[in-house]
Amino acid sequence: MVDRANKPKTLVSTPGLPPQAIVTFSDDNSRVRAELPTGESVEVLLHGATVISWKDAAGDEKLWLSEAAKLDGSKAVRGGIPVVFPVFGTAPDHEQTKTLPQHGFARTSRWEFLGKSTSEDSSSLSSPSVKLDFGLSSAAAGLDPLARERWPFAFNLIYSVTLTRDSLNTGIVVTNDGEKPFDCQVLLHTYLRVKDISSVTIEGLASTPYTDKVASTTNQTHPDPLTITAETDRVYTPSSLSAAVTVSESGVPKFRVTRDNLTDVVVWNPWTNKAAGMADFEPKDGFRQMLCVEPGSVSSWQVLEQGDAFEGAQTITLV
Ligand SMILES: O=P(O)(O)OC[C@H]1O[C@H](O)[C@H](O)[C@@H](O)[C@@H]1O
Repeated sequence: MVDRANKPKTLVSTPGLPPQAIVTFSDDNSRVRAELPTGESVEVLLHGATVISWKDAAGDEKLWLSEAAKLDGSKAVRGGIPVVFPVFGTAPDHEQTKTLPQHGFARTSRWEFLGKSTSEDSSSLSSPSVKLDFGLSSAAAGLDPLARERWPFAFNLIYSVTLTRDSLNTGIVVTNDGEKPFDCQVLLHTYLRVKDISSVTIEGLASTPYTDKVASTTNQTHPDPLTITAETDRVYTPSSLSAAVTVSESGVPKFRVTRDNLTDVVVWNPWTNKAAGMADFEPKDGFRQMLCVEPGSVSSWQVLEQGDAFEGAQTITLV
């Protein structure tokens, strides 16, 4: 636990030991940044535990963040990796979550920074890593008041963000800490940054059934890699977790997304009209530089009884 009142600005730096990741808080305590000795970095806003930046050693940003994204806690962040919990979209027919706002309350709550771990032995110097842990529970001061009012369950969330030289892993553990069982959905709403959406192909989803939220159709498939040429909003339900999703640009693989226990993959691009309609989406043609590939557990509900836990994660590897 970090004592914010007396916190040192730099949390990790031990003289005499091999160089390790440096973890710092912003001056206003709104965000945590970790940088590997090799230069890669990640930045996480406590609001939503939203990853808002992931850069390689050359300083190239891998995530898309809207220039008009609200980072002051007044709304969910448009870009980066918002955490969706306990409902994906809205669920008017689902008794427990029907009054919750779109995508739930995890992305609009202030999480607590629980601490970091780094690879410290010299054998790991060639593959340094840093893990940042964040927590949110039903008892937390930072919980969105809407949650307490509309979702009266005792829960605990731990969200871990792990940076290595060539990957970012984000994983969540949901625990039911109360007597009442609850249903939940989880999704990691990742906005990948691309140079030009017209040169992007997405492999790994061919022949995979999907629900098309734009066309309002279910159980569709396509035979070839996916390209994005219009508004796209699909929930794919791959039969196997081992199917990686690879995002290529001009035929060159750029990101490989693998999933741990997250059975579904949402692909979203708002395109011209939807982007124009979102006040926090800037620049308006920014949809050409982004693609959301969102691993989740959203096509059904995880039912957690007292003491049960659900764990899910994604790894995005630079290829
Ligand atoms: O605008 P938001 O609440 O952040 O949602 C952004 C998008 O999230 C997901 O990708 C959904 O599938 C979309 O239907 C939704 O439009």
